[in-house]
Amino acid sequence: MSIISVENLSVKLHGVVVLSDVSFKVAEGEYIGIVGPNGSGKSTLVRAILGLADIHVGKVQIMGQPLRHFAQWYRIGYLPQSTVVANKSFPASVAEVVATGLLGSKKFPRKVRRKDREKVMETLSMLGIADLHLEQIGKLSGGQSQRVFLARAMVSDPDILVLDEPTAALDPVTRESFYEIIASLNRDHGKTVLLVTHDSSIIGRYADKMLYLDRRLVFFGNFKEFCMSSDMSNYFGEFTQHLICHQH
Ligand SMILES: Nc1ncnc2c1ncn2[C@@H]1O[C@H](COP(=O)(O)OP(=O)(O)OP(=O)(O)O)[C@@H](O)[C@H]1O
Repeated sequence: MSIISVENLSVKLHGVVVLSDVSFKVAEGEYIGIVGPNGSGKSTLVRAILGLADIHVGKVQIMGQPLRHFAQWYRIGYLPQSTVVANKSFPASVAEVVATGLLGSKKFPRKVRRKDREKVMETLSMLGIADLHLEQIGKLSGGQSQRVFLARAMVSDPDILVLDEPTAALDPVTRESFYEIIASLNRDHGKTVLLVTHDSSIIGRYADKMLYLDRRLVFFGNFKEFCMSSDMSNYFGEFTQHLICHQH
């Protein structure tokens, strides 16, 4: 069974069609790299899957259920595109921010208990930032806060991770280690991963499949198929296709 299924999806924002007729299926445990130029609808696609953008036409199913009936949102961890903390003196510690990722699976009253605090520390340790747990969130560097928001997305032990440009603010070394963490979550912990990125020359080393968007689905398949496809050479030109493929 597909863990995510998207059928003939079209999304309009303020009367403008930003995605049209997109269809694809994701199997449990797959790692999908979503790429495409600025404004091609990548964030809109993941937001539509998460029920955050209005679907104009089409169907989305998660874990076999139509989006409107799906209620187990704690089984999906989401790292939105912009996680910059605008208010540098926002009064929350790293551990408190990560703990909010557990609230979706709780019934009222939503209290953070000892077991939850242990889970938070375990997740922070896994990402190598346990020593930051008491730091104020606004005081962290871009790379540190990106890890904290990844921890927040992971802490409820979700089956699916949806990560929107998680490496945008990272230096090349931190970026590689971020990709290694996500690869391990996929490979060793069986998480299904949807990752939006502009790192088109890196993602081929990590993802199973590439989904190339340009307001419609230009390509969906594995990297080998992409690199061998003469349709894609015609679409991108051989030079660009080579840039995407050469590190794979
Ligand atoms: N709330 C909104 N209202 C109107 N138009 C929007 C809104 N959000 C996005 N758009 C438009 O929808 C299109 C797709 O945007 P989206 O953010 O999904 O693209 P993207 O591929 O994620 O871009 P980027 O790589 O720059 O992050 C863009 O043309 C954008 O201007």
